[in-house]
Amino acid sequence: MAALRSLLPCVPGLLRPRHGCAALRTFAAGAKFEYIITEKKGKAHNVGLIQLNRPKALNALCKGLITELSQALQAFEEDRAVGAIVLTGGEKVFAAGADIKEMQALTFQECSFTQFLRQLDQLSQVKKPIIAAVNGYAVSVGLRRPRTQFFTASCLCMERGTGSCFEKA
Ligand SMILES: C=CC(=O)SCCNC(=O)CCNC(=O)[C@H](O)C(C)(C)COP(=O)(O)OP(=O)(O)OC[C@H]1O[C@@H](n2cnc3c(N)ncnc32)[C@H](O)[C@@H]1OP(=O)(O)O
Repeated sequence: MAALRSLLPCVPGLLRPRHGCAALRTFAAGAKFEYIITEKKGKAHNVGLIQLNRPKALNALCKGLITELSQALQAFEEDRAVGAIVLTGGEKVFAAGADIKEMQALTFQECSFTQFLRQLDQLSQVKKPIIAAVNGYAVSVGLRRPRTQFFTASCLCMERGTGSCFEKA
């Protein structure tokens, strides 16, 4: 945890949602992102940081966010300078689960067997260690992701909910 805190020296500031997400974020490898922010952290720039950045929708996992997350993971996986990846959300919420507004137009088959949520499985294919730094709500699919990580750290004290679906750090 101490090592994680040194990577995230001012966690509240770091995790504060950055508004104006219409402005596309530039990724080191050149890709442009709308729903996530990526940076290389650490003295040797060897830690890939991915922050979910869709604060108005509580980081709900829409198709665009999932695609960008997948691209960023792939880029850090291929970047030989990167030894580990930290995945985080905002101060109030890590992720409110799948985007239920997007899902309502889809059939069960479309949700399950198309790229909609499948791309998320890429997280478990990444060979580099992924550390999930979780604050606030982590709901359903947004909760299952940290559970697949190499290591999950909550930067605030963790209060576990009673339901299987909701967990709030
Ligand atoms: C594949 C399986 C799954 O993942 S199913 C699980 C899907 N997730 C959910 O069902 C959670 C739904 N969200 C909530 O229950 C609540 O938002 C909350 C408890 C996580 C937080 O409540 P709070 O009162 O603090 O916020 P709001 O409800 O006002 O939400 C703010 C804003 O975010 C939008 N939003 C929240 N969750 C989602 C979501 N999962 N998908 C799409 N959008 C979401 C919500 O609609 C509000 O936006 P607005 O434009 O004001 O409607």
